[in-house]
Amino acid sequence: METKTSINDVSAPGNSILETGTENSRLEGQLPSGENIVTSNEEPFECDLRRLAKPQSDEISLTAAPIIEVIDVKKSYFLGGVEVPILHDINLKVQEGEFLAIMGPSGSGKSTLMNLIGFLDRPTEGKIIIKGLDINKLSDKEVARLRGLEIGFIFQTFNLIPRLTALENVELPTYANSRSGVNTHERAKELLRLVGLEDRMHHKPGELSGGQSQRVAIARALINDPAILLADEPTGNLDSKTGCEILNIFKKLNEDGRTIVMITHDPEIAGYADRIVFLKDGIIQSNAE
Ligand SMILES: Nc1ncnc2c1ncn2[C@@H]1O[C@H](COP(=O)(O)OP(=O)(O)OP(=O)(O)O)[C@@H](O)[C@H]1O
Repeated sequence: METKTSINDVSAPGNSILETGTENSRLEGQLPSGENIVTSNEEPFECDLRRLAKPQSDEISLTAAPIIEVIDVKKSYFLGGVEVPILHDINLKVQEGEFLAIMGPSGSGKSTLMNLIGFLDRPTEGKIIIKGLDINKLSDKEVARLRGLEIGFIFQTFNLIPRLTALENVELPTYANSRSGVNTHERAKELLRLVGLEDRMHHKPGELSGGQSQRVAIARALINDPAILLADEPTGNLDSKTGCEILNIFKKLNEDGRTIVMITHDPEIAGYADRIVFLKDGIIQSNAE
C-alpha cells in the first residue's frame, strides 16, 4: 500500500526523511567497516563487473511502491516568450534498489529529466513523486530538504569546490541539511576511507586525479545517506580503467540496496544497469520493465 506523507510530517519518529535512529544503517550495511570498496590499482586491469543475482523486476514491483515516479511529465523552456518543449509526456517508475541507465542522443533531454527527478527543477506539467512525496505539493524549502537528505548527485565534471579540501567538500552538504544525531565530520572521514582516499583527505581538488575527484564526489553524495543516487555521465571524463573503478563503486552501492539512476552515452556502462531507458527528442523510446 502506498504511504502518502507530507514533508511536514517528517520530524515524526519513523519518517524516513528525518529518521534519526538508523541514519548510518544504510551506509554501514553497504560499506562494511574495514572494507575498502575501491579496486586496487595494482591489480591488472579488467573491467569485469559481474552483478550479484537480484530479484526479478516484476517481483520488486509487486511488493513495493516505486521510489521514483514520473507521471505524464512535460518540460518546456520559454525563450523570448516562445515555448520550447523539451520533454513530452514522460512516464517512468523506478523501484527501490534498481539501477537504471538513461541513454539517448545529445540534446534529447536526459539531464533535463534527471534534474526533474532530483528536484532541481519543476515540471511544466505532470507529477514527480519521490518516496511518495509530490514535488507539486511541496514548498521550495521542503523540496530543498528532501533533495538534500534523500538524493545524492554525481556529475561528469565532479563539481568540487577548488578551495576546499576533499574532507571539507564531503562535509559541505551537511551545512544545509543533515540528519540529527550524526557526527558528520567522522562520517565524512569514514566515507573517504571507504572510497580509498584516507591519505588524500586534506588535499584540494587541484591535487587530485580525475578518478580521485570522482570518488570524493561520490563520498559527498553519500554524506546524508540518501536513498537515491543520480549520476550524470559520472565516467565521462575518465579513462576506461578509472571509469571501471568508479562503476565498480556504483555497482557495490547498488548491490547493497541503493537506488541508482545514471545517464551514460556508453552502451557498455549501461549494460551494467538493470534497465535502460532510451530518450529521443524528449520522448521515451524504450522502457522495458
Ligand atoms: N535552462 C535551459 N534553457 C533553455 N533550454 C535548455 C535549458 N536547459 C536545457 N535546454 C535545452 O534542452 C534540450 C535538452 O537538454 P539536456 O541537457 O537535457 O540534453 P541531454 O540529453 O542531457 O544532452 P547531452 O547528452 O548533450 O548532455 C537541449 O536542446 C538544451 O539546449
